[in-house]
Amino acid sequence: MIMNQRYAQSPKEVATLGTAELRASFLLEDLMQLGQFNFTYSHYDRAITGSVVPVDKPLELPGYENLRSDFFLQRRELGIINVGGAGTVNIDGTVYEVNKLDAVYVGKGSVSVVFSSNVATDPAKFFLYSVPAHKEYPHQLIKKENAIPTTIGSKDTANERTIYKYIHLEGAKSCQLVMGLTVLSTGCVWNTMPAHVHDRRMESYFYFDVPAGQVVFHLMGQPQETRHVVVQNHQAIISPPWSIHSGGGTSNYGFIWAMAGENLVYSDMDAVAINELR
Ligand SMILES: O=C(O)C(=O)C[C@H](O)C(=O)CO
Ligand SMILES: [Zn+2]
Repeated sequence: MIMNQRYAQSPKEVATLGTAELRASFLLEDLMQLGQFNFTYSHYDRAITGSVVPVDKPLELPGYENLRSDFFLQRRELGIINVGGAGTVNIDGTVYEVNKLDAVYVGKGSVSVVFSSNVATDPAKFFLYSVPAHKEYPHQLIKKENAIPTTIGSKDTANERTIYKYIHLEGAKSCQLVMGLTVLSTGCVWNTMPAHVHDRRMESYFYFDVPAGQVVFHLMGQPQETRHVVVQNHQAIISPPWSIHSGGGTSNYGFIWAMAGENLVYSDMDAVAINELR
């Protein structure tokens, strides 16, 4: 089996892309399909962004020819967040109950990872993000209730939002994976505004709980050369290290952020003043 692949592009090249080319390069539209895995391998930090939705039978993480490994996690670690109904993740025989917005860290070397839904009519929807790893860290279930929330922004500027950090320097341990999620308050639509870049890390943004008929205008590009991609519910954006990643929605919503690169420090960001954006 071969997984989708996206090459890395330079800021200069991205500045010339039209809507369709931009979407083909950075938007993942095939996530959360019932009864299957979907993965895309990005050449930015070799991060794999994907999903699995088990319905009436458990689904085991398969191997892929692109990885040239004996099994998926032979040289990789994996972060999981469930955005659907209750489910389980079985890692080499240890079973974790994973409710909506709970996360699991799966360490390098795990041979069998099996995903199940508790109720087929309300299936678990697992967002998956995997990056190369050099060392085995213990598997860990991180309940949403135990991720200390931080509320930032303000209702006056329509950007009040609560950030839940799961896998990072002060949370669940990993080699290079940093992951969590952000929920916008009712009436607030702007994520990550003011925006930032972090040349040391790529990032994937996966949008969830976008109400039917609503969209998010995801902003990307260098701060002085911005572009937008219109994103629907359960779609993701691959964000290059040099790119801002921010968005304005037509309603409030949530998004998972997942990063890989130089360090595990969540706050390692270079902020961009709003009036410097172009
Ligand atoms: O709402 C925000 O601001 C975020 O959630 C920012 C992301 O966590 C991020 O981009 C981390 O680098
Ligand atoms: Zn970021």
